[in-house]
Amino acid sequence: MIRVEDVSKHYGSKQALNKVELHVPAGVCYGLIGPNGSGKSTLMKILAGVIREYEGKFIVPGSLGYVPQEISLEETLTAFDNLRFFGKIYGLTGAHLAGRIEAVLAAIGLKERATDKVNTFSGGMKRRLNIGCALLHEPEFVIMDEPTVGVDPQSRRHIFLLVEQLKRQGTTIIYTSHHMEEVESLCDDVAFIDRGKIVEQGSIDALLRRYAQSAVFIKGEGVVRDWFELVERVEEKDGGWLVHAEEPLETLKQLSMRCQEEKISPTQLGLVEARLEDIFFSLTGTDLRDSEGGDE
Ligand SMILES: Nc1ncnc2c1ncn2[C@@H]1O[C@H](COP(=O)(O)OP(=O)(O)OP(=O)(O)O)[C@@H](O)[C@H]1O
Repeated sequence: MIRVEDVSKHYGSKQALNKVELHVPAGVCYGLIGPNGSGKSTLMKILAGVIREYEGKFIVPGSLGYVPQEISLEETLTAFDNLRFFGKIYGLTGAHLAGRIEAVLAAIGLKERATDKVNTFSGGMKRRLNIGCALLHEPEFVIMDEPTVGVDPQSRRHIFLLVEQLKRQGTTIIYTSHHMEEVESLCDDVAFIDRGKIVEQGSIDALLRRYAQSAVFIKGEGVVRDWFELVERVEEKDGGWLVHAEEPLETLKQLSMRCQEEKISPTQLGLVEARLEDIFFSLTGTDLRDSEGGDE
Protein backbone atom coordinates (compact mmCIF):
# COMPACT_ATOMS: atom_id res chain seq x y z
CA MET A 1 0.00 0.00 0.00
CA ILE A 2 1.13 3.54 -0.79
CA ARG A 3 0.52 5.82 2.19
CA VAL A 4 0.64 9.58 1.99
CA GLU A 5 0.35 11.32 5.35
CA ASP A 6 -0.21 15.01 5.93
CA VAL A 7 1.69 16.11 2.83
CA SER A 8 1.68 19.85 2.17
CA LYS A 9 3.59 21.85 -0.42
CA HIS A 10 4.07 25.58 -0.89
CA TYR A 11 5.52 27.30 -3.93
CA GLY A 12 6.48 30.57 -2.26
CA SER A 13 3.25 31.88 -0.77
CA LYS A 14 1.11 29.60 -2.98
CA GLN A 15 -0.13 26.49 -1.20
CA ALA A 16 -0.36 23.73 -3.79
CA LEU A 17 -1.08 20.84 -1.39
CA ASN A 18 -2.82 21.05 1.97
CA LYS A 19 -2.33 18.11 4.37
CA VAL A 20 -2.98 15.42 1.79
CA GLU A 21 -3.80 11.94 3.10
CA LEU A 22 -3.99 9.13 0.56
CA HIS A 23 -4.12 5.37 0.96
CA VAL A 24 -3.60 3.44 -2.23
CA PRO A 25 -4.17 -0.31 -1.73
CA ALA A 26 -1.72 -2.67 -3.44
CA GLY A 27 -2.80 -3.99 -6.82
CA VAL A 28 -5.45 -1.38 -7.58
CA CYS A 29 -5.64 1.21 -10.28
CA TYR A 30 -6.16 4.41 -8.32
CA GLY A 31 -7.55 7.49 -10.04
CA LEU A 32 -6.67 10.98 -8.89
CA ILE A 33 -9.16 13.46 -10.29
CA GLY A 34 -8.98 17.22 -9.99
CA PRO A 35 -9.39 20.40 -12.02
CA ASN A 36 -6.43 22.33 -13.47
CA GLY A 37 -4.10 23.55 -10.78
CA SER A 38 -5.60 21.37 -8.03
CA GLY A 39 -2.21 19.86 -7.15
CA LYS A 40 -2.22 16.50 -8.96
CA SER A 41 1.16 16.89 -10.65
CA THR A 42 2.73 18.32 -7.52
CA LEU A 43 1.63 15.27 -5.52
CA MET A 44 2.85 12.87 -8.23
CA LYS A 45 6.21 14.64 -8.40
CA ILE A 46 6.60 14.33 -4.64
CA LEU A 47 5.86 10.58 -4.78
CA ALA A 48 8.30 10.18 -7.68
CA GLY A 49 11.05 12.03 -5.79
CA VAL A 50 11.20 14.88 -8.32
CA ILE A 51 10.07 17.44 -5.72
CA ARG A 52 12.10 17.04 -2.56
CA GLU A 53 10.95 20.01 -0.53
CA TYR A 54 7.58 19.39 1.09
CA GLU A 55 6.04 18.79 4.49
CA GLY A 56 4.64 15.46 5.74
CA LYS A 57 5.64 11.97 4.72
CA PHE A 58 4.79 9.11 2.42
CA ILE A 59 5.71 5.46 1.93
CA VAL A 60 6.02 3.71 -1.42
CA PRO A 61 7.10 0.16 -0.51
CA GLY A 62 8.82 -1.10 -3.65
CA SER A 63 10.04 -0.04 -7.08
CA LEU A 64 8.36 2.89 -8.80
CA GLY A 65 7.91 3.90 -12.42
CA TYR A 66 6.98 7.52 -13.12
CA VAL A 67 5.29 8.72 -16.30
CA PRO A 68 5.52 12.51 -16.14
CA GLN A 69 2.88 14.75 -17.66
CA GLU A 70 5.52 16.48 -19.77
CA ILE A 71 7.00 14.28 -22.48
CA SER A 72 10.52 13.52 -21.24
CA LEU A 73 12.30 12.07 -24.24
CA GLU A 74 15.42 12.95 -26.20
CA GLU A 75 13.92 13.89 -29.57
CA THR A 76 17.13 13.47 -31.57
CA LEU A 77 17.53 9.83 -30.46
CA THR A 78 15.59 6.80 -31.67
CA ALA A 79 12.86 5.12 -29.62
CA PHE A 80 15.28 2.25 -28.94
CA ASP A 81 18.03 4.57 -27.70
CA ASN A 82 15.62 6.46 -25.44
CA LEU A 83 14.53 3.16 -23.90
CA ARG A 84 18.14 2.04 -23.53
CA PHE A 85 18.99 5.32 -21.79
CA PHE A 86 16.14 4.96 -19.27
CA GLY A 87 16.84 1.25 -18.81
CA LYS A 88 20.41 2.05 -17.81
CA ILE A 89 19.19 4.70 -15.36
CA TYR A 90 17.10 1.95 -13.75
CA GLY A 91 20.24 -0.22 -13.53
CA LEU A 92 19.43 -2.71 -16.30
CA THR A 93 22.26 -4.03 -18.46
CA GLY A 94 23.16 -6.61 -21.11
CA ALA A 95 20.71 -9.27 -22.21
CA HIS A 96 18.19 -8.35 -19.52
CA LEU A 97 18.07 -4.75 -20.79
CA ALA A 98 17.77 -5.90 -24.42
CA GLY A 99 14.94 -8.28 -23.50
CA ARG A 100 13.06 -5.60 -21.58
CA ILE A 101 13.42 -3.06 -24.42
CA GLU A 102 11.95 -5.61 -26.81
CA ALA A 103 9.04 -6.40 -24.47
CA VAL A 104 8.29 -2.72 -23.84
CA LEU A 105 8.42 -1.86 -27.55
CA ALA A 106 5.84 -4.58 -28.17
CA ALA A 107 3.66 -3.42 -25.27
CA ILE A 108 3.59 0.21 -26.48
CA GLY A 109 3.09 -0.78 -30.12
CA LEU A 110 6.35 0.75 -31.42
CA LYS A 111 8.30 -2.32 -32.53
CA GLU A 112 8.21 -1.25 -36.17
CA ARG A 113 9.41 2.27 -35.34
CA ALA A 114 12.14 1.35 -32.83
CA THR A 115 14.98 2.71 -34.97
CA ASP A 116 13.24 5.95 -35.96
CA LYS A 117 14.07 9.21 -34.24
CA VAL A 118 11.52 10.54 -31.79
CA ASN A 119 11.26 13.86 -33.63
CA THR A 120 9.50 11.98 -36.45
CA PHE A 121 6.83 10.65 -34.06
CA SER A 122 3.21 11.76 -33.61
CA GLY A 123 1.99 13.03 -30.23
CA GLY A 124 0.43 9.65 -29.47
CA MET A 125 3.63 7.74 -30.27
CA LYS A 126 5.65 10.04 -28.02
CA ARG A 127 3.15 9.53 -25.21
CA ARG A 128 3.37 5.75 -25.59
CA LEU A 129 7.16 5.88 -25.56
CA ASN A 130 7.06 8.19 -22.53
CA ILE A 131 5.02 5.49 -20.76
CA GLY A 132 7.31 2.70 -21.98
CA CYS A 133 10.35 4.41 -20.44
CA ALA A 134 8.75 4.06 -16.99
CA LEU A 135 8.04 0.33 -17.39
CA LEU A 136 11.47 -1.03 -18.31
CA HIS A 137 12.34 -2.17 -14.80
CA GLU A 138 8.93 -3.82 -14.26
CA PRO A 139 8.02 -1.56 -11.32
CA GLU A 140 5.53 -2.64 -8.66
CA PHE A 141 4.02 0.87 -8.67
CA VAL A 142 3.43 3.08 -11.67
CA ILE A 143 2.45 6.74 -11.53
CA MET A 144 0.84 8.02 -14.70
CA ASP A 145 0.27 11.76 -14.77
CA GLU A 146 -2.34 12.52 -17.44
CA PRO A 147 -1.01 9.90 -19.86
CA THR A 148 -3.60 10.57 -22.58
CA VAL A 149 -3.08 14.32 -23.05
CA GLY A 150 -2.86 15.21 -26.74
CA VAL A 151 -3.23 11.71 -28.18
CA ASP A 152 -5.51 10.45 -30.93
CA PRO A 153 -8.26 7.88 -30.19
CA GLN A 154 -6.11 4.96 -31.40
CA SER A 155 -3.21 5.77 -29.08
CA ARG A 156 -5.65 6.47 -26.28
CA ARG A 157 -7.14 3.02 -26.72
CA HIS A 158 -3.68 1.48 -26.81
CA ILE A 159 -2.78 3.25 -23.57
CA PHE A 160 -5.98 1.93 -21.95
CA LEU A 161 -5.09 -1.61 -23.02
CA LEU A 162 -1.62 -1.14 -21.58
CA VAL A 163 -3.09 -0.01 -18.26
CA GLU A 164 -5.40 -3.06 -18.27
CA GLN A 165 -2.40 -5.30 -18.91
CA LEU A 166 -0.47 -3.72 -16.02
CA LYS A 167 -3.49 -4.25 -13.77
CA ARG A 168 -3.64 -7.93 -14.73
CA GLN A 169 0.04 -8.26 -13.80
CA GLY A 170 -0.79 -6.91 -10.34
CA THR A 171 0.92 -3.54 -10.78
CA THR A 172 -0.40 -0.78 -8.54
CA ILE A 173 -1.18 2.29 -10.64
CA ILE A 174 -1.92 5.89 -9.74
CA TYR A 175 -3.59 7.50 -12.71
CA THR A 176 -4.28 11.22 -12.74
CA SER A 177 -6.72 12.79 -15.10
CA HIS A 178 -9.46 15.30 -15.42
CA HIS A 179 -11.31 12.97 -17.77
CA MET A 180 -13.72 11.31 -15.39
CA GLU A 181 -14.97 8.75 -17.88
CA GLU A 182 -11.37 7.51 -18.26
CA VAL A 183 -10.99 7.07 -14.53
CA GLU A 184 -14.43 5.51 -14.23
CA SER A 185 -13.65 2.85 -16.79
CA LEU A 186 -10.01 2.13 -15.80
CA CYS A 187 -9.78 2.62 -12.05
CA ASP A 188 -11.02 0.69 -9.03
CA ASP A 189 -10.56 3.46 -6.48
CA VAL A 190 -10.51 7.20 -6.77
CA ALA A 191 -9.58 10.36 -4.86
CA PHE A 192 -10.94 13.79 -5.70
CA ILE A 193 -8.53 16.68 -5.18
CA ASP A 194 -9.55 20.32 -5.25
CA ARG A 195 -7.46 23.37 -4.32
CA GLY A 196 -4.74 21.11 -2.89
CA LYS A 197 -7.06 19.13 -0.60
CA ILE A 198 -8.40 15.61 -0.97
CA VAL A 199 -12.15 16.09 -0.72
CA GLU A 200 -13.17 12.42 -0.93
CA GLN A 201 -11.63 9.02 -1.66
CA GLY A 202 -12.62 5.38 -1.82
CA SER A 203 -13.79 2.66 -4.16
CA ILE A 204 -15.66 4.00 -7.17
CA ASP A 205 -18.54 1.58 -6.64
CA ALA A 206 -18.95 2.61 -3.01
CA LEU A 207 -18.78 6.34 -3.83
CA LEU A 208 -21.35 5.94 -6.58
CA ARG A 209 -23.62 4.11 -4.15
CA ARG A 210 -23.11 6.69 -1.42
CA TYR A 211 -23.36 9.94 -3.35
CA ALA A 212 -24.83 9.64 -6.74
CA GLN A 213 -28.41 8.84 -7.48
CA SER A 214 -29.72 7.64 -10.77
CA ALA A 215 -32.03 10.01 -12.58
CA VAL A 216 -34.73 9.49 -15.19
CA PHE A 217 -34.55 11.05 -18.63
CA ILE A 218 -37.63 11.60 -20.74
CA LYS A 219 -37.92 13.25 -24.11
CA GLY A 220 -40.88 13.49 -26.43
CA GLU A 221 -43.43 15.78 -27.96
CA GLY A 222 -46.07 16.66 -25.39
CA VAL A 223 -43.86 16.00 -22.37
CA VAL A 224 -43.94 19.38 -20.63
CA ARG A 225 -42.72 21.06 -17.44
CA ASP A 226 -46.13 20.62 -15.70
CA TRP A 227 -45.55 16.88 -15.49
CA PHE A 228 -42.84 17.38 -12.89
CA GLU A 229 -44.55 19.79 -10.52
CA LEU A 230 -44.06 17.53 -7.53
CA VAL A 231 -40.45 16.67 -8.29
CA GLU A 232 -37.80 18.72 -6.49
CA ARG A 233 -35.05 18.67 -9.08
CA VAL A 234 -35.71 18.62 -12.77
CA GLU A 235 -33.46 20.05 -15.47
CA GLU A 236 -34.14 20.73 -19.11
CA LYS A 237 -31.47 18.83 -21.02
CA ASP A 238 -30.88 17.97 -24.68
CA GLY A 239 -34.47 18.82 -25.57
CA GLY A 240 -35.88 16.58 -22.81
CA TRP A 241 -36.16 16.47 -19.03
CA LEU A 242 -33.71 15.02 -16.53
CA VAL A 243 -35.59 14.14 -13.37
CA HIS A 244 -33.68 13.58 -10.11
CA ALA A 245 -35.98 11.64 -7.87
CA GLU A 246 -35.70 9.82 -4.55
CA GLU A 247 -37.06 6.65 -6.15
CA PRO A 248 -35.99 6.72 -9.81
CA LEU A 249 -37.66 3.40 -10.63
CA GLU A 250 -40.96 4.61 -9.23
CA THR A 251 -40.63 7.86 -11.22
CA LEU A 252 -39.88 5.83 -14.33
CA LYS A 253 -43.06 3.78 -13.77
CA GLN A 254 -45.18 6.89 -13.21
CA LEU A 255 -43.83 8.62 -16.30
CA SER A 256 -44.48 5.53 -18.36
CA MET A 257 -48.10 5.39 -17.10
CA ARG A 258 -48.56 9.09 -17.75
CA CYS A 259 -47.36 8.62 -21.34
CA GLN A 260 -49.91 5.83 -21.81
CA GLU A 261 -52.73 7.97 -20.34
CA GLU A 262 -51.86 10.90 -22.58
CA LYS A 263 -51.24 8.60 -25.57
CA ILE A 264 -47.73 9.95 -26.01
CA SER A 265 -44.84 7.85 -27.32
CA PRO A 266 -41.67 9.38 -25.90
CA THR A 267 -38.58 9.19 -28.13
CA GLN A 268 -36.56 8.50 -24.98
CA LEU A 269 -37.52 7.26 -21.54
CA GLY A 270 -35.08 5.57 -19.21
CA LEU A 271 -32.80 5.53 -16.20
CA VAL A 272 -29.60 7.56 -16.39
CA GLU A 273 -26.79 5.95 -14.44
CA ALA A 274 -25.04 7.99 -11.77
CA ARG A 275 -21.58 9.15 -12.86
CA LEU A 276 -18.36 10.13 -11.11
CA GLU A 277 -18.74 13.56 -12.65
CA ASP A 278 -21.95 14.16 -10.67
CA ILE A 279 -20.17 13.32 -7.42
CA PHE A 280 -17.22 15.49 -8.30
CA PHE A 281 -19.35 18.54 -9.04
CA SER A 282 -21.47 17.98 -5.98
CA LEU A 283 -18.29 17.98 -3.85
CA THR A 284 -16.41 20.81 -5.52
CA GLY A 285 -19.00 22.98 -7.26
CA THR A 286 -18.84 24.09 -10.86
CA ASP A 287 -17.01 27.44 -10.56
CA LEU A 288 -14.15 27.85 -13.00
CA ARG A 289 -10.68 27.66 -11.47
CA ASP A 290 -9.05 29.94 -14.07
CA SER A 291 -7.84 32.58 -11.63
CA GLU A 292 -6.12 30.12 -9.35
CA GLY A 293 -2.97 29.44 -11.32
CA GLY A 294 -2.76 27.64 -14.62
CA ASP A 295 -0.84 24.77 -16.08
CA GLU A 296 2.79 24.38 -15.30
N1 LIG B 1 6.95 25.32 -10.04
C1 LIG B 1 5.88 26.02 -9.60
N2 LIG B 1 6.02 27.26 -9.12
C2 LIG B 1 4.98 27.96 -8.66
N3 LIG B 1 3.71 27.49 -8.63
C3 LIG B 1 3.50 26.25 -9.12
C4 LIG B 1 4.58 25.45 -9.62
N4 LIG B 1 4.08 24.27 -10.03
C5 LIG B 1 2.75 24.32 -9.78
N5 LIG B 1 2.41 25.50 -9.24
C6 LIG B 1 1.05 25.92 -8.80
O1 LIG B 1 0.60 24.98 -7.85
C7 LIG B 1 -0.75 24.63 -8.07
C8 LIG B 1 -0.89 23.13 -8.33
O2 LIG B 1 -0.29 22.85 -9.60
P1 LIG B 1 -0.22 21.38 -10.23
O3 LIG B 1 0.54 21.47 -11.49
O4 LIG B 1 0.26 20.43 -9.20
O5 LIG B 1 -1.77 21.12 -10.52
P2 LIG B 1 -2.44 20.01 -11.46
O6 LIG B 1 -3.64 19.54 -10.72
O7 LIG B 1 -1.45 19.00 -11.87
O8 LIG B 1 -2.91 20.89 -12.71
P3 LIG B 1 -3.07 20.44 -14.27
O9 LIG B 1 -4.30 19.61 -14.34
O10 LIG B 1 -3.24 21.78 -14.93
O11 LIG B 1 -1.83 19.73 -14.65
C9 LIG B 1 -1.23 25.52 -9.21
O12 LIG B 1 -1.82 26.66 -8.68
C10 LIG B 1 0.05 25.85 -9.95
O13 LIG B 1 -0.07 27.09 -10.61
